[in-house]
Parts: sequence; C-alpha cells; structure tokens
Amino acid sequence: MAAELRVAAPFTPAEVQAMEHALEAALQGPRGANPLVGAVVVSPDGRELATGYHRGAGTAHAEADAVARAREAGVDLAGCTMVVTLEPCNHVGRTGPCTEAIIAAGITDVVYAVDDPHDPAAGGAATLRNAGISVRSGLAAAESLELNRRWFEAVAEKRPFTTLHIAQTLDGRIAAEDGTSQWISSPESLADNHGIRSRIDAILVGTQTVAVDNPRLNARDASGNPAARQPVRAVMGLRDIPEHAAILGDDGLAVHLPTRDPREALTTLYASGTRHVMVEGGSRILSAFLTAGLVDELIVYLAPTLLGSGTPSLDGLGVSTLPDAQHWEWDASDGGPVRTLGRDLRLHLKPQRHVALDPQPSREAARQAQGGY
Ligand SMILES: NC(=O)C1=CN([C@@H]2O[C@H](COP(=O)(O)OP(=O)(O)OC[C@H]3O[C@@H](n4cnc5c(N)ncnc54)[C@H](OP(=O)(O)O)[C@@H]3O)[C@@H](O)[C@H]2O)C=CC1
Ligand SMILES: Nc1c(N[C@@H]2O[C@H](COP(=O)(O)O)[C@@H](O)[C@H]2O)[nH]c(=O)[nH]c1=O
Repeated sequence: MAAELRVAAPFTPAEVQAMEHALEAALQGPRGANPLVGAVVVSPDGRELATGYHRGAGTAHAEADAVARAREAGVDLAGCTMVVTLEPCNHVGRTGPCTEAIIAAGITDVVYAVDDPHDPAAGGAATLRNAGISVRSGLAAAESLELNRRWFEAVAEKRPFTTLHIAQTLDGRIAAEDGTSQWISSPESLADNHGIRSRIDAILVGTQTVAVDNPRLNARDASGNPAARQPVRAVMGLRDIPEHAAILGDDGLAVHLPTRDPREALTTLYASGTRHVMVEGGSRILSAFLTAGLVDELIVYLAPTLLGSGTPSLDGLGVSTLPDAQHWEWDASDGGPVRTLGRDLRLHLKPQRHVALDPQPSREAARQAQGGY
C-alpha cells in the first residue's frame, strides 16, 4: 500500500477566518497616502484576542493598533499569531516600526497577505524572522491586492494617490450661471471636506477657480481656525496666479503648476513629497484627471438643490457612445458608499477594475447581462 502523503495546511482555519476579519477591519480606515490595513491577533487555541486597523497617514499602523488595544484591555499576546493584510513595516515613519511592536508583544507567528511594495517600509518579514518569529505570507493575497488596488498602482507609478472632490447639485452643477458656488454643500459636507484637507498632502484647483472664487484652500474648523496640519495649495494651468490671490497666503505652501497635463502635475507634486492629493475642481480640471484615468477615489457631495443651468460638474470625458462610459464602483471603506451629511448625501466611489470588453457584444450577451431588459 502506498504511503499516505500528508502536506501541512499552510494556514489554519482560525488564521483564514482572522484574515477575513482583518480585511473587514481595514475597510474602516480612510484611503490616501497609506493603504488600508487590518490586523487580528489569534491565540494558540484559535480565539481572536485583538483587532486593529490603520486610520490614515500619521496614525498607528494596524498591527500597533491591535497590540495597543490588547494592552489597554490587559490581554497578553505572548505566543499568539498576528494575522495582517500587509507585510508589517520595518521603518520609522511618522509612527514606530510594526516589527518592533510585534516583537515587544511576544508574538511568535505572523501571517500576512502581501508584501509591502513601499521601499522605506519593506523588509519587515526578514526582520521578524531574524527575531525568531515564524512568518508566512500569501493568505488572501488576491483580496488584499484588490482592497488597495489603486494604491498599489499609484506606488508603482510613483505618483500621489488622487482623490477627486465634486460638490454638486442634484442636476450635476458645481456653480450657477454667474459662477457663484458658495455654498452648494451643507455645513456638514464642508466640515467633512475640511477634515480631508487636514490629512492630505496637497489640494489642487485650476487657474479659473482661483480667478472666480479666490479660494483660501486651507484646512479650517467651523469657527475658521486653521488646522494644525495644512496641505500644499497647488494651482494648475498656464496663467499666473494673481498677485493678491488668497491662495498664496504667507506660509509658503502655495505652488503654481504651469501645465495642463494632469500626469505632469502629479509627477511634480510627487517629487516634492506629496503622496495624497485632493483635486477640488473646477469642471475642466476634474474632467482632465478623470479622462486621464488618474483618479483613485471619488467623493461626491450631492446637494438636494436644482440650478437648471450653470457650470456642469464635468466638461467632457471623451465619451461619445455608451460602451465607452467610465464605470465606478461603490467604495465600502471609510464610512461606506453613501453617508448623509446634513441635507446632503456623500457618495464614495472607486474606479472599476479595467475589464477588456467585447467591442461588439452580441445582443444575446447584452440581454443576458441585463436580465432580459
Ligand atoms: N462646487 C465645487 O465643487 C467647485 C466648483 N468650482 C467652480 O468651478 C468653476 C470653474 O471651473 P472651470 O471654469 O472649469 O475652471 P477650472 O478651475 O477647471 O480651471 C480651468 C483652467 O485650468 C487650466 N487648465 C489646466 N489644465 C487644464 C486641462 N487639462 N484642461 C483644461 N484646462 C486646464 C486652464 O487655464 P490656463 O489658461 O491657465 O492653462 C483652464 O482655463 C467656478 O465657477 C468655481 O466656482 C470650482 C471648484 C469646486
Ligand atoms: N462650492 C463648494 C466648494 N468649492 C471649493 O471650495 C473652494 C473654496 O475654498 P475656501 O476658500 O478654502 O473656502 C472653491 O474654490 C472650490 O474649490 N466645495 C465644497 O465642498 N462645497 C461647495 O459647495
């Protein structure tokens, strides 16, 4: 009789389930300069003892968050397994390295989904192994890559992660016929927008928005007090910024990008350290970034207001026939796809993964896809 071949399963059922929970936890964080990351610590007998997630650049990483929560609850993690959606980082950025937090907690096993492609942070697995920790990777790798697909792409392209902001009326207008647009959004939407401004690296508008609105573009609270952290204020377009424009301020954070090429604008911002930019408008700038396929996250503040005329949100995307339409998916992260902000709705979307479409789909295929309609 042939000897029975037994191959040890690379991951236990508890680890598989913990990774599912880590992916869910990751979705609570905001998108931006850093990827969404979740972590769950599992005891040797398979119980989930602590969960953590990353709340955005400058805050604790998921692993450190899970360790801190366990400490607060008086839970000892010695001998446990850390299950995390991204390779633990190895560097001192704005927070300490996760490898250190894991080693200090006495964790003996680490299971992660995918390697960290971000040069300064990479190498965590090797550091953990050198400390005698057992490290395995590849669990739910496809799901983890999909979770942060656009972030991985931005890192590979060496450009900032790009969020697009549109504050529009129900009929898709961002300004009235005379150019007035302040304010279409509810105070709650404006507060949300200023919250984003305070955690991004740069905000970008077109030269025409500067000419029409004379915006300040800093991050403020409801009383007008500036936030502790301010973004670079970038103006894109060939025209000079008017000498007395409010955007110039006196803090040296204003920058003119004399180009009409969105990729060139992003490359320039990246070179000076910007890893997350929010494009605020107006119409032609929003359209240029969307047409170039450079938008990683779309936030639409939808006001229950009608103008009937005025500046449309978008100024053409080069789409003349339905099969060329851009498709977007609802984004479950950071509060979900739809939130109510005062009288407004906040819609949260991500670009649909590019799928090669049959250029001339058969009527039968189309009928089936639409359920017979
Ligand atoms: N509700 C909202 O969310 C917002 C509303 N607004 C409103 O939008 C209106 C302004 O929108 P809009 O007139 O479209 O102006 P934009 O702010 O989009 O600026 C357009 C100008 O940017 C320059 N530019 C740079 N790159 C490009 C490009 N790829 N394609 C075209 N132009 C480019 C051009 O000027 P140059 O000659 O200098 O190169 C162009 O005239 C205002 O009324 C403002 O109030 C603005 C922001 C947000
Ligand atoms: N009108 C409009 C927005 N407009 C954006 O805000 C800019 C003004 O910024 P600031 O001068 O800092 O207050 C303006 O030029 C445009 O970029 N944003 C929104 O969230 N909701 C709105 O209804």
